[in-house]
Amino acid sequence: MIEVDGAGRSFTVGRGRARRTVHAVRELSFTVAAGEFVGYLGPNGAGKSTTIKMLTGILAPTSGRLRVAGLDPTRRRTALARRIGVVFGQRTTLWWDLPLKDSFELVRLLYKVDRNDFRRRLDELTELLDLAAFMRTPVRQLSLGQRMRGDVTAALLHDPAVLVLDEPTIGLDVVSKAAMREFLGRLNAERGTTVLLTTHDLGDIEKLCRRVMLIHHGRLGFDGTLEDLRATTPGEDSLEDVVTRLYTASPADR
Ligand SMILES: Nc1ncnc2c1ncn2[C@@H]1O[C@H](COP(=O)(O)OP(=O)(O)OP(=O)(O)O)[C@@H](O)[C@H]1O
Repeated sequence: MIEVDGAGRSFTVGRGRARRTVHAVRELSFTVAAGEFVGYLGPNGAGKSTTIKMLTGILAPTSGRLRVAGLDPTRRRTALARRIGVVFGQRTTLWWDLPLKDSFELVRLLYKVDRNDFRRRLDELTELLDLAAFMRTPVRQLSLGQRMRGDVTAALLHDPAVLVLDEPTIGLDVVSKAAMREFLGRLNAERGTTVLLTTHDLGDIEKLCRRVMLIHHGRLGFDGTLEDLRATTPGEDSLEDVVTRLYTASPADR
């Protein structure tokens, strides 16, 4: 479902003598099969967002190639938009001044979703994510947890095969976080939606991901099961300590 083959992305920053190249992602290769739920971890500045931007067609790679649902994301961005859903937890894709339900209607028009399919899907998501009480509220008046549920709904209205999540539980209280995790787990298990999840919350990873990839300094430092990840630091029970060791290890140790 996702194929990344030697992908890299660099940026030129600064001017004159201060001009230099930042390699945000280097020679990245991995595949994600249909129906997998994969966690994508890495410290701040590791290259996670750059990877997501390449996978969703926002940024073109400067080397290598990517395919998502069989499509080249930068060349087939419109076609890909029908197969993929994306949630950026830190910002909303909803219309700030419109009631939530109007935002969903705009999503329906943009994605050309059949009216009956849309109605069925929205009813289902309204129930699963408990949206009814604030469906007529303008997005700017929603709490963070309500807004996040709205964003997840908007990303799923066209029933995408792949869901890319960038920090979908950031800022949520323990109850909302548990509800969001439960929903995402069911979406993957029952609908078979392929999920790539970027998060700094290791609880999300422990609850949801069988497989974890870890990126550091733009390179893939680990790709394996959660058990394999724990086994990189024998005798250490806490995933936080395991990940801290990997984030702080020098390249020679890894
Ligand atoms: N548009 C850009 N221009 C210049 N440098 C950039 C640009 N976007 C990202 N970078 C650099 O690329 C590197 C990777 O950034 P990226 O945003 O992908 O990291 P991240 O893993 O998502 O970090 P975080 O967890 O903090 O969100 C960083 O050094 C960042 O400064």
